[in-house]
Amino acid sequence: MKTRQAALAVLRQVLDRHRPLDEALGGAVTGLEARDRAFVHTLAAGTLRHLGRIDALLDRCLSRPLPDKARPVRHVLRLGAAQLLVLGMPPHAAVSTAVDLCVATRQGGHKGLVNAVLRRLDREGRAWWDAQDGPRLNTPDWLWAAWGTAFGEPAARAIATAHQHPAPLDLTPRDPADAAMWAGRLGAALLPTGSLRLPAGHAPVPDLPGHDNGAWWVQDAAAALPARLLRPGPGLRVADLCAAPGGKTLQLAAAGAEVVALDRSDARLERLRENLARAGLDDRVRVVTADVLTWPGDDHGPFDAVLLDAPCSATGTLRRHPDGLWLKAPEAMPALAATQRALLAAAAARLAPGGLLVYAVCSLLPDEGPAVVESLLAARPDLRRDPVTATEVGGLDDLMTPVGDLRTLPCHLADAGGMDGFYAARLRRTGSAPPPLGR
Ligand SMILES: C[S@@+](CC[C@H](N)C(=O)[O-])C[C@H]1O[C@@H](n2cnc3c(N)ncnc32)[C@H](O)[C@@H]1O
Repeated sequence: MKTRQAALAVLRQVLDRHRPLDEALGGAVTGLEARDRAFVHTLAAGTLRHLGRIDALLDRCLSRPLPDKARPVRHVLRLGAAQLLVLGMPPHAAVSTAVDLCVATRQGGHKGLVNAVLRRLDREGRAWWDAQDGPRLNTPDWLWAAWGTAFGEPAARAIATAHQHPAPLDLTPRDPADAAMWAGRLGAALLPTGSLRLPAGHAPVPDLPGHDNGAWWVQDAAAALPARLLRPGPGLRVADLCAAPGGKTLQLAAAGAEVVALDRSDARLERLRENLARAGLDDRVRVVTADVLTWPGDDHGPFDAVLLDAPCSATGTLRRHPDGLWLKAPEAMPALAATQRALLAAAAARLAPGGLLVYAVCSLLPDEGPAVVESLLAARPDLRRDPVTATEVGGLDDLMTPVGDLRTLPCHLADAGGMDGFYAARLRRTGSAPPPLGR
């Protein structure tokens, strides 16, 4: 019962108060044992991942909508339906805990309704479920339309289909030459892009061999690609702007680069420092707490290479964060894109003549990707696109756009479990630019 109460608290936080799932979970599972915490996560995330389908079934069962003050009852029904149809739990457990939850949340007047709806879903719901267009129902209209326009209807459907399953866990080896050895030790698959993919049911990350000395770190296969596009190597002076929690900083430092890792969030930089220390890479990285837009610079610039992994809608990571399906709003996108354009202009101003700039976002929306890059190219004639080649990303032609940008989709590498949606463009500065800021 405690776990269902916690899952209900999470749903209320996410759907009624618009708090991110991870934050809501943090508060709700305090005091629960690890196994129960994992169950609450699975149940809450599964409910949010399939919310469109679940709501369509509930609407079919309810003769009239529940009043607004009975909102918790709808959440109770959603959790009950998810236990039956997403997690495949036995009906007696799903129904009786839902009825108890109703009483516990002072909605006892609705327990007959909850009992009747869930019993009906137990009898008839599976056939209805199987007949549904799950990917479409679980995708808000604005995202479906945006992906259709950007990538075409079949790709929009493939993206939404990939979102029906949680993402696998990927690791980036500190030394790419050791990838095959770590794949063997961890029982992981070695992806063509060089990432290690753990099998389902793997041990908790801190218990895996290699964790304590930073021989690898958790990073999605797609997220591991942008830093490589800078061709980091010994002595390359790189500014990693928007660096925390540091997956890309670790890659750059592991390749031998001298990195300035800058972020405005001290709390997130603390995680970056811990990650660097565990991997023994802290001596190659100078950590700076600052805002990219107001950073006065220091004697480390201008840089041979600049990475801007900009804050974005994170619509490329919906497999990991299904709450984003319902929390992201199209109205927020123009302001986000304006921030990205300002950040990219500031990042470009740190680049030395001849240097490489990589702009990356884990977004599936072109307004945050190619549109931002085109606006910089229009303003800075001394910057040119330096097309990425498929050989740089494991020989996967599908990941390249016609102009040579990187564009990964959750449906890429589908047979191996997919990858996050990322966009990255590489630009090179010619020698004819005005001097960068701070010189
Ligand atoms: C997508 S995350 C970066 C992930 C990171 N590169 C990695 O690989 O682990 C974006 C980061 O941008 C930072 N950020 C957002 N706006 C910023 C600004 N104006 N100046 C500096 N950092 C900023 C956020 O604190 C956040 O850590």
